[in-house]
Amino acid sequence: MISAPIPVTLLTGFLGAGKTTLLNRLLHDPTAGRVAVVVNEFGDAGLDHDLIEQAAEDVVLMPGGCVCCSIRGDLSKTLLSLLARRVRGELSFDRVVIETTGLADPGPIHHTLLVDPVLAPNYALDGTVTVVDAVLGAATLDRHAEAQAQVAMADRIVLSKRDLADAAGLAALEARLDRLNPGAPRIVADQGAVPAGSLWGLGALRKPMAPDHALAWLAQPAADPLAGLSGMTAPRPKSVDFAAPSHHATDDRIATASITLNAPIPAEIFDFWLDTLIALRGAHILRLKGIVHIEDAAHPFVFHGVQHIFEPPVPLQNWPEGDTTSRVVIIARDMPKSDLDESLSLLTLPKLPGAEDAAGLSGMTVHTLEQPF
Ligand SMILES: Nc1nc2c(ncn2[C@@H]2O[C@H](COP(=O)(O)OP(=O)(O)OP(=O)(O)O)[C@@H](O)[C@H]2O)c(=O)[nH]1
Repeated sequence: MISAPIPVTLLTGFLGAGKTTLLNRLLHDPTAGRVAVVVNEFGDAGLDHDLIEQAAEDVVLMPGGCVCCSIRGDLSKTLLSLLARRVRGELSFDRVVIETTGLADPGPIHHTLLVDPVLAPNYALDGTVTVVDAVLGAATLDRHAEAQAQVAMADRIVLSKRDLADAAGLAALEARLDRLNPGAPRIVADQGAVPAGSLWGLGALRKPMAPDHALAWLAQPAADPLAGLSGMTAPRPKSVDFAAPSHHATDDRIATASITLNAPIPAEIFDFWLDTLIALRGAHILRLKGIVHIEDAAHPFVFHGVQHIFEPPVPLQNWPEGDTTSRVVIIARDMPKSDLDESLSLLTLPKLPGAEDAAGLSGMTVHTLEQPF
């Protein structure tokens, strides 16, 4: 095992969105660090083969010292082999980008990185970057639920081909992206070129987070007019606030709901809510994230899940004194927003429901998850 886990970025986006164009730029960008890119096939990836050097059957070296590696067998084997070569000094790289094919669901990759006994201590998921075509993106979202899921799971959205888009179409697409994933910042890729550093350090959930980083990561849904103005530290007028993102286009299968609570949450209530949600609706959850104040805990925690897989909670040091506001966001597929709101309302319970209350909660008293708190 090596000292610091190697950050891993998942790069996703629909077929033809512009992933390879972005990768080619990254691999030739000296400010991007030494990147090992993992792709399904060199041929499919269409990476610029000028001047590349074949280092092994499944690995090529790019001019800046970057590594490009094609998946042979499953992804775990490829990542283990990269790690072994790095440890032996045969390859040198600072981070890994995994390009998923246009239709892939990033959930299983995330799961592999978190639970594999050798990979988990050596690699850490940095974030999911989703490339969206500024011209064809809306039509793709109309037709393909997978594209909606890719947007919903993104930590950062990269808009490609903006040079080809008209202003009205772009505005409509951006509004839709806001609805699908209110918290994900967007950047523009101009023929694959993005601002230096804009794709790295997106989650950084393995190390303690600074409060402003955590708040930016958990950006409030756009419908909250105070988002960004209050610094989110000012007391809120109500103790419970279902910040409701605007209505969804009827074709969207993704729903988002969030809640803001002023008072700390009892630990058993938080666990009950999470257990219940995962046990009953785990298959529908795409993203779950929040900053949570648990009763009697010294610090608030950031928690973060992709589908039913959770990162270990990260304590937030240096949190402003007296601010006990918790914020939780759920993004789900094929679940009405009303169900999400109902689930979140469990967080407002003062105590665990007894047998008589449980009937009204459709028997939601299952305990299947390892307790995060
Ligand atoms: N005009 C314009 N074209 C772009 C831009 N970015 C990418 N393209 C073009 O879009 C096409 C598809 O880009 P790729 O990078 O191959 O897309 P991809 O997502 O890797 O495609 P798949 O591997 O098939 O999923 C190519 O012809 C690119 O040159 C851009 O910012 N502007």
